[in-house]
Amino acid sequence: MNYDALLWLSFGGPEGPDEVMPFLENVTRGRGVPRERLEEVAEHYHHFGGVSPINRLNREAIAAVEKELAAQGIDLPVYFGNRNWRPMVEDTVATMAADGVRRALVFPTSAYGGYSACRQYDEDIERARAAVGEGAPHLVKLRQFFDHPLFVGAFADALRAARAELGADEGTRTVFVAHSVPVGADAAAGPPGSGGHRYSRQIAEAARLVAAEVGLGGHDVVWQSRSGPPQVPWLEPDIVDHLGTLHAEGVRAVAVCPVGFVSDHLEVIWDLDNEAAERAAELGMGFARAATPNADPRFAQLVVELVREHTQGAPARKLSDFPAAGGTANGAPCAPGCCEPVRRRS
Ligand SMILES: CC1=C(CCC(=O)O)c2cc3nc(cc4[nH]c(cc5[nH]c(cc1n2)c(C)c5CCC(=O)O)c(CCC(=O)O)c4C)C(CCC(=O)O)=C3C
Ligand SMILES: [Fe+2]
Repeated sequence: MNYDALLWLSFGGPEGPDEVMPFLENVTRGRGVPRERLEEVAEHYHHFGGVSPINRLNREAIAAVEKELAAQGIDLPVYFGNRNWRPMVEDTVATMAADGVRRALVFPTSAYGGYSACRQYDEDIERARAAVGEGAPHLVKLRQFFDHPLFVGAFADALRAARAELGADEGTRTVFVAHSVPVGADAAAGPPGSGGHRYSRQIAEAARLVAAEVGLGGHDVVWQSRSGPPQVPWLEPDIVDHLGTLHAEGVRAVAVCPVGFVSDHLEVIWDLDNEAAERAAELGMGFARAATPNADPRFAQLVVELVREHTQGAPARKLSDFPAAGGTANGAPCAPGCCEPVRRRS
């Protein structure tokens, strides 16, 4: 099948102090996140002048993908749209339609399944097409890539570098970390009848694949950036609490690998490089954080390879037994009820 364009679909982030609160209100609309949590998170953004690096990182990655497409002789313009902040995906898809784009592939900047990591990007696609209405392009999302050898390879090299920084020995523990989600959302992740927990199981699998490539004897998987009201359970343990546990076990240094993310956006540079690093320092533990793949040349190669699965029938390279999921048209779920959002009380 032929495509006219590639849509780079991401989360979005503020690019100035006045944009922080409106952005946070977009993210949390109807999601039952308490006001105090929003104010606390706003402070994290203000710590960096109200600018999240995420839009810049996406633009850099898009430039690398454009170069890689050209190098491989693939003529596909790349458009950029976000769920929560400008450029908003609704506006981008309208521009695409005006430019005459009829069929486009969509790269979501998340490697995993689950409501927040996959299905919510389907909702974005559906909403953007509905906003454009008649003449909206046909949009086909690329599949989940947490088990792709180029994704695993980029994290493996980054983790090796972080461990080398620590002069890693038997006193060093490697800790993989991903964004926490509500326990109920994780239980509902995956197609109905598949046993659920697709998000946390894929995170554990990606961690296992990276650890195996680095040749680690053991590792932990923990969570970060818990949100929501306190009475709702989220995946645990939190990275900051886990550092205390490791310290009590006699661990002297920690190499942290943020395997749940593709770029060093705000939740990485605040929750890990600030909060977790500070806790490690308090405990007198060494701390090093592996880079995310955004700037690695393999990331652009990965995106182009996923594109070629659709345009040239390239084989779907993957290192796990999980089904290749998430690649659906016009925001359809993988299966009826797949990764259904958990009903929230208003
Ligand atoms: C699984 C997952 C990913 C990974 C998959 C992916 O990458 O898509 C992710 C990524 C991101 N999350 C981000 C930022 C935020 N997430 C929030 C809130 C939430 N995240 C959730 C989950 C995830 N989030 C959930 C279940 C909530 C609760 C509200 C809800 O049910 O939706 C909030 C609200 C404030 C708060 O933290 O409470 C903010 C500001 C940014 C941008 C950072 C920047 O600006 O650089 C990125 C890339
Ligand atoms: Fe988030």
